[in-house]
Amino acid sequence: MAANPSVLITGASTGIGATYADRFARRGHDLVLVARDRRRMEALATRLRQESGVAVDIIQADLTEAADLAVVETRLRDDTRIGILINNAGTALGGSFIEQSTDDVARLVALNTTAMLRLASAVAPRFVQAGEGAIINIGSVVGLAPEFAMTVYGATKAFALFLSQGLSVELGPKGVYVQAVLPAATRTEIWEHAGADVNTMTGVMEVDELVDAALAGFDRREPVTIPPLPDVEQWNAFQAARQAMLPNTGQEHAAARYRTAV
Ligand SMILES: NC(=O)C1=CN([C@@H]2O[C@H](COP(=O)(O)OP(=O)(O)OC[C@H]3O[C@@H](n4cnc5c(N)ncnc54)[C@H](OP(=O)(O)O)[C@@H]3O)[C@@H](O)[C@H]2O)C=CC1
Ligand SMILES: CC(=O)[C@H](N)C(=O)O
Repeated sequence: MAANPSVLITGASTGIGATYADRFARRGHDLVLVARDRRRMEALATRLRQESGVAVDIIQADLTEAADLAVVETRLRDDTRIGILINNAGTALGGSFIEQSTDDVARLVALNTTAMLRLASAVAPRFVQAGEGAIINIGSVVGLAPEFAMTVYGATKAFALFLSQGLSVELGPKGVYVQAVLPAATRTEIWEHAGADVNTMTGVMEVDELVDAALAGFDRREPVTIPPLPDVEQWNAFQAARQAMLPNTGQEHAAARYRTAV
């Protein structure tokens, strides 16, 4: 990768995305910020230009809208200065599955998965061609835990993890680094969108600490970074159990417990 490639960050107007913007600007990377709220991105861009001297472009886009998404895809395909994509834009929904409207869950899926997928798909061929580049996908520990009963949100985050791991397998040998970041509860505005008061919750990480930890994982080229998990061996054991099961799945016959007498 060029020493300081430009970084395109979705969901960069606030929260985790704005903090990534701050950190990559301090590292001397030019930025492309993507979100809906132009005013907030302008304020962030002005500060980062002054403090870090980097160039900051803004794309105002609603990533649930095909036409807006296409603009970002085109930028990723054509702008060879962009060497890092951070797929961070995402939101959450309050309520149980039957309380959430079909339109709302479809919009959630469009933002948290389809936008992530389309942007990765737009940039990956160029990165592979160059033999370098990085994609950071923001998942969530919720994607590991159906028990949390945030079913659709969690399903989108399971998608983010699987997509990242699959892309690591496919693109890693071609020089492209893919990182899944799995935060747990972090103090941002997402909780207001999910109808929860973050100030009443315990175990909430501050956003600066979350992003700095995620970047430590990025610098180590970890495929999966779970900033709040104290013992990485728990994650390693989880992956080892999955991999141990796989060779047993290619069988000509159904398992004995499913064989019925005819
Ligand atoms: N905070 C937490 O506890 C956790 C967060 N995460 C994940 O981290 C990521 C960032 O979340 P966080 O910073 O907390 O949330 P925030 O709500 O603080 O920020 C979300 C960002 O996404 C942007 N965004 C929302 N909708 C759209 C849209 N339709 N099109 C384009 N941009 C959009 C918002 O900007 P704008 O409104 O201007 O469009 C904003 O910049 C998400 O993927 C989230 O799921 C994962 C685990 C825990
Ligand atoms: C709203 C949430 O559940 C949060 N973003 C998370 O992923 O933990």
